[in-house]
Amino acid sequence: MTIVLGLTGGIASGKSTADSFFIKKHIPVIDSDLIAHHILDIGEKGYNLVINYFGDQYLAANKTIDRAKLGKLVFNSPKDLAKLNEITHPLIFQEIETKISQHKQENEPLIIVDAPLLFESGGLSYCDRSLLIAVPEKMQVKRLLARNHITEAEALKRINSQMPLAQKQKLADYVVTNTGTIKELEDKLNELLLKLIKEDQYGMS
Ligand SMILES: CC(C)(COP(=O)(O)OP(=O)(O)OC[C@H]1O[C@@H](n2cnc3c(N)ncnc32)[C@H](O)[C@@H]1O)[C@@H](O)C(=O)NCCC(=O)NCCS
Ligand SMILES: Nc1ncnc2c1ncn2[C@@H]1O[C@H](COP(=O)(O)OP(=O)(O)OP(=O)(O)O)[C@@H](O)[C@H]1O
Repeated sequence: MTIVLGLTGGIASGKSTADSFFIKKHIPVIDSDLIAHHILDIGEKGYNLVINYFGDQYLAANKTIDRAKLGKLVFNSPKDLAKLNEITHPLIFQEIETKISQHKQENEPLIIVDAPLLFESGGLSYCDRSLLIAVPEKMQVKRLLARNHITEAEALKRINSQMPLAQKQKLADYVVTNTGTIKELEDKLNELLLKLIKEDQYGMS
């Protein structure tokens, strides 16, 4: 049996850091952000749909979609964000489901699907369980500002475009807080793996 574990959390909560831990354990990780980027590449399904709707001004000089510029628009305009979601989410979903099927065929006991909008966009339909990486908003802003070249106001707009943490905590099967060191996060994820093994007599090397 394969367990599909949806991994979610607000922007800059530590999902990619958790992904790295699972990859080190040889557990396959499906990264929705990477898929979201791929479907907007030149020649891919989302490319024309996005440019036809948002316009050529969102193309960089090399004709790729300027995601930073598009991000500035959509995180300031709920209507445009809803439109971008309407265009991209069905394509992202399709790709996630294809990758899950491939891993299931390979009899992988556990698959991680890193999906920032797992709860917001109906991702629970393809997951057996969900794991939330939780950090308080202040820490989220601090880590986001240290990583991205955006202002605090922009960081808050991005955070506020997502489901509030309290609501996510109610929906998640497992919650891991990421307020300590990366090593502490990894220890907690290791404990969770042991719990999954116990619950499902799930065998991993
Ligand atoms: C808005 C876009 C162009 C910005 O691209 P950019 O490379 O600057 O950011 P990136 O894709 O790496 O996203 C960074 C983080 O922003 C947050 N985020 C991205 N899209 C959304 C969204 N539609 N709603 C809320 N938060 C979002 C997530 O926490 C994500 O991890 C891009 O994120 C996008 O195409 N979003 C729509 C598709 C989507 O929903 N992706 C999220 C994962 S399925
Ligand atoms: N426990 C930690 N201590 C210190 N820094 C951390 C910790 N966990 C994550 N970070 C840092 O915080 C930033 C955000 O982490 P990460 O990229 O893993 O988040 P994310 O949830 O994947 O973000 P996004 O939603 O944008 O994809 C990164 O720069 C990362 O190195």
